[in-house]
Amino acid sequence: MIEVQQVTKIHVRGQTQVYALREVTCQIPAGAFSFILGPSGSGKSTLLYLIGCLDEPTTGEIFVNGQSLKKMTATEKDAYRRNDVGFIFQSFNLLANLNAVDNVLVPYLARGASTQQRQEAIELLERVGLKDRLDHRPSQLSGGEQQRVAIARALLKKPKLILADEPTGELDSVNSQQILALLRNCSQELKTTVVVVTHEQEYVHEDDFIVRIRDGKLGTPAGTLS
Ligand SMILES: Nc1ncnc2c1ncn2[C@@H]1O[C@H](COP(=O)(O)OP(=O)(O)OP(=O)(O)O)[C@@H](O)[C@H]1O
Repeated sequence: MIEVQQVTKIHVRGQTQVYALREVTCQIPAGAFSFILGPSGSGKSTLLYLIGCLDEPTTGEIFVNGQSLKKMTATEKDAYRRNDVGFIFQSFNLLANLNAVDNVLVPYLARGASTQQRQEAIELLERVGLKDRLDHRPSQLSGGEQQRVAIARALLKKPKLILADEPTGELDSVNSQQILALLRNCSQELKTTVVVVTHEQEYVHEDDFIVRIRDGKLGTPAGTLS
């Protein structure tokens, strides 16, 4: 369960203060496949980054599975980001000179990935439909395939939470639907909470959990369409 309590975030740029979020309070149930939905500039990514502990609220507090992110020590925050959260970004963030398997293993390569981790990486790539692309580098993969590699990379650490910032932003609608179906699947089969930031309402299914943000404020109460 993610609980956002009275969160305000002010970005300071020089003399200017930008209110990205204003007293946002909402809950996202554990295991939900959820969207943070809203127009450009409404504060969606800001909220996602706060949940991922990549940034801190100006005021307010966020709890993930009962644990206050605000009260974590720097070491606990590092561990949370490293072990508990899988991040997926619009631009895939793959390394150009590594093949798909090594890109999935990136977080472990510096210390040397174990045979088991390599095997798991291959199984994950098979799971996301890239059985025949294991040896391909990013330039040899389509955008949708690159995002699948990024999803496999996020899944390798078996995160409790997957945070995806506009994961379909660079994909056509067919690939976008496929990537979201894959993430929905992960949430159902692996019982992972998945939070996807998007401004594309068309991708929302009836049972998805939605948090609507507009001008930094919560829109209609968070919940499903059904
Ligand atoms: N680091 C920053 N410094 C200053 N202002 C920022 C910063 N990050 C975001 N903002 C501002 O905060 C507001 C919310 O930005 P945010 O990126 O959260 O919106 P968004 O809904 O994700 O937008 P988009 O869909 O276009 O990515 C915007 O007005 C943006 O310009």
